[in-house]
Amino acid sequence: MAFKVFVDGREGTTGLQIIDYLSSRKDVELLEIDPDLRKDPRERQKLINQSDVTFLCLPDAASRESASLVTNADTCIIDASTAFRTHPDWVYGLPEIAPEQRDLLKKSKKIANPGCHATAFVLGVHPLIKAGIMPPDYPACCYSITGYSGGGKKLITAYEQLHTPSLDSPRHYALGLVHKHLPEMTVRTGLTAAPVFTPVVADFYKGLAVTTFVHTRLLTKKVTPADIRQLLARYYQDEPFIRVFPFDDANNLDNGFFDVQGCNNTNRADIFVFGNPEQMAVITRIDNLGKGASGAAVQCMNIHLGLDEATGLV
Ligand SMILES: NC(=O)C1=CN([C@@H]2O[C@H](COP(=O)(O)OP(=O)(O)OC[C@H]3O[C@@H](n4cnc5c(N)ncnc54)[C@H](OP(=O)(O)O)[C@@H]3O)[C@@H](O)[C@H]2O)C=CC1
Ligand SMILES: CC(=O)N[C@@H](CCC(=O)OP(=O)(O)O)C(=O)O
Repeated sequence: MAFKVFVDGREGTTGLQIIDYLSSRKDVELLEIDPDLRKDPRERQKLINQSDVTFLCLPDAASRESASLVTNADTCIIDASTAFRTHPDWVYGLPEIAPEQRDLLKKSKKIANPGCHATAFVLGVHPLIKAGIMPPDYPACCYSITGYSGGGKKLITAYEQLHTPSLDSPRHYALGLVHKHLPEMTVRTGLTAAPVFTPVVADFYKGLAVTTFVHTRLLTKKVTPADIRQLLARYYQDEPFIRVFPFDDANNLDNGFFDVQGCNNTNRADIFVFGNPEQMAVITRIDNLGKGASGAAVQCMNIHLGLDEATGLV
């Protein structure tokens, strides 16, 4: 028998991509909402409570509203918004973060899907803190380069239809240094203070890479960038969606240039370490709509339902 799945927000960027992942699966039955009623709380409530799994692909306020409509104790909510990512009652949807995470995702009916920048930052940094090599009070500094689909329908329209000349070049944003992913970037790595972080959006549809800079003299042990690469490779050695590349891997650069779009159309996260004995850059690359949003949400659904977690994903 197929699992009943409802996508609340199916006309949005994340929702459409989840539908794309699921529509050809035989083990999933997609519950359809009347397009004229897709924002009607009563209709959404009916479908949410008929489902085994509901994905919320909505702005934060609408996600909170949908989460409050659940009356069926067997319905699992997987929320793509920022609303619950550091909430103690919700399980963070990053299975690779800890050995016990998959078990928690299996048991919980409330799963908070990570943010795209946060996914890349956390994957690169949390193993270093966990290993005691990066102290929790490390003054972390990072930036992200992202495609414009990360900003949803509004930003896609701005780039693809309005496109003023300033959109030709990459654009820094969140310059108040209070980006909405900072709480999860702090809590989910174990840092005691938020990293300094600015994202940069540029004129390409999707693909994202977060670079974190590390001074080796501020670490707790004398380690080289190659040691850090080794630690990350060991940490993720059994992970189906994470690849850690050799230290200073020029083979995966194009004449020295990094390809931010190298994970597009996959649910993969690729981790690289570059640098010299004094300083290093840890770079994690994802598809912001794959491991950064919809792919990760489907991976969590698979785990929750006890299926092979790679079902329908590459
Ligand atoms: N894009 C990305 O890379 C990522 C997005 N996310 C998060 O996922 C969520 C969805 O983002 P995204 O898909 O990009 O956003 P979009 O703006 O592309 O889509 C949001 C959808 O929600 C619909 N909507 C808004 N309010 C309601 C409501 N009250 N009831 C029902 N539907 C409603 C919108 O309707 P309408 O079509 O009429 O505008 C739209 O279709 C957000 O919380 C975002 O932060 C998370 C990770 C990455
Ligand atoms: C380019 C762009 O605007 N990207 C979004 C992040 C997309 C994402 O991860 O989504 P959440 O909104 O769910 O956190 C931003 O930086 O706010």
